[in-house]
Amino acid sequence: MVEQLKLTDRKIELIKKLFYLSKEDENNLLAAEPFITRNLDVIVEEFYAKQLTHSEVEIVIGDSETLSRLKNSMRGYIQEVFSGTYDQNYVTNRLRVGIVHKRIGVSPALYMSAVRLLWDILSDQFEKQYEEGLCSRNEADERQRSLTKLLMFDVQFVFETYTGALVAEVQKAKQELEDYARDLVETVAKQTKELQELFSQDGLTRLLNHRAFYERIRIELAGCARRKEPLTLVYFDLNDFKLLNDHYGHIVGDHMLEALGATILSSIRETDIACRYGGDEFCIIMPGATNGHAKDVCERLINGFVARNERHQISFSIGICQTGPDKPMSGDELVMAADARMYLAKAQAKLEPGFWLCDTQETLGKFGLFASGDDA
Ligand SMILES: Nc1nc2c(ncn2[C@@H]2O[C@H](COP(=O)(O)OP(=O)(O)OP(=O)(O)O)[C@@H](O)[C@H]2O)c(=O)[nH]1
Repeated sequence: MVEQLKLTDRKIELIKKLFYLSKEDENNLLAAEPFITRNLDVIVEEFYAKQLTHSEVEIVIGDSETLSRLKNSMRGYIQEVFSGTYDQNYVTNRLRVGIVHKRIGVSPALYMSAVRLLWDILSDQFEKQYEEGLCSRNEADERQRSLTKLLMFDVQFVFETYTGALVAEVQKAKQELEDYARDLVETVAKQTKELQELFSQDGLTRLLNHRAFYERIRIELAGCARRKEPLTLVYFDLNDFKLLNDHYGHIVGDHMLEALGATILSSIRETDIACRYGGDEFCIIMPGATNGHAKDVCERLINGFVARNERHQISFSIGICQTGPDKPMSGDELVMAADARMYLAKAQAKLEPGFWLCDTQETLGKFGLFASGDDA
């Protein structure tokens, strides 16, 4: 952070100007240096003896090891104050002090009280210099004024890094909060999507469930009406599925339904929507498709289904209904019409087992791959 705050010589000179810290001040402080250096230990001891009368300071300083480290730093600082050179190096050390104070938890009040105390002690030193005849009254006063400017100059650097460290902390916390909020939004969105899928999916076949079917058919009918396109609904029901369940058990029945779900998905286009309407009843919504397209899909579906289930010869009955701009129908009407045709096909399947289909023209057709045999 000190590196980030590093100031150019030009900037330092500008700040010196703000504090009226002139070459003359630098010389005034340098002139006091020999006397200050001679009394350095006394000054530092007096400073810490007074500082430690405050319990808050005692808490921050803590142990004797820290105290002796601080005394050393203070010696170094006082020597720098009377060095007469206040360049980049000097400024960098002040910036570092700001960071250390922030890190160890020295409040601005404690820091300022220490600066004030140091100013007091060093001012006394100028008095002593005068009393011992080492400088004139005017020189002692000048040194004090120069010291005031320099200490103010130092304080602003310390606070610069102190507040900089605070701002960095706030920014870090803000960033963490933003990251957390973003993660939370993503997690909620993901979980909401999963829940929606779960809510609209049939657990066994992973096709849309009955509830989602009605939502989708409404949307697709509206889309087709807007585009003036047909929409065809394929509705089918397994024939004598109960017999298969009773004969082979529900697990085999479940596998057959799962396999049928997979076969439907592999037989339709991406724009078609496959649903499990009920127990052994399924629907395919085919936006933009005609009766003829639907028959092609049914043929693919039957072929795929037979290939997968040759062992259990089971068939289904299909009803197809097409709607479109010239014959608009609601979702319910479409389902009822397709269902009615499916029943016509089923009635025929009872007479002659196999895959029967009844279409929009209400004509019956048989897909004669096999007739349901003894097995089912
Ligand atoms: N294994 C299994 N069977 C189911 C499931 N849902 C419904 N069924 C069964 O599907 C059968 C449907 O029976 P019915 O409505 O009489 O139909 P069907 O036996 O196919 O007779 P038809 O429709 O007249 O050809 C019942 O035995 C239900 O228990 C399921 O998730 N798994």
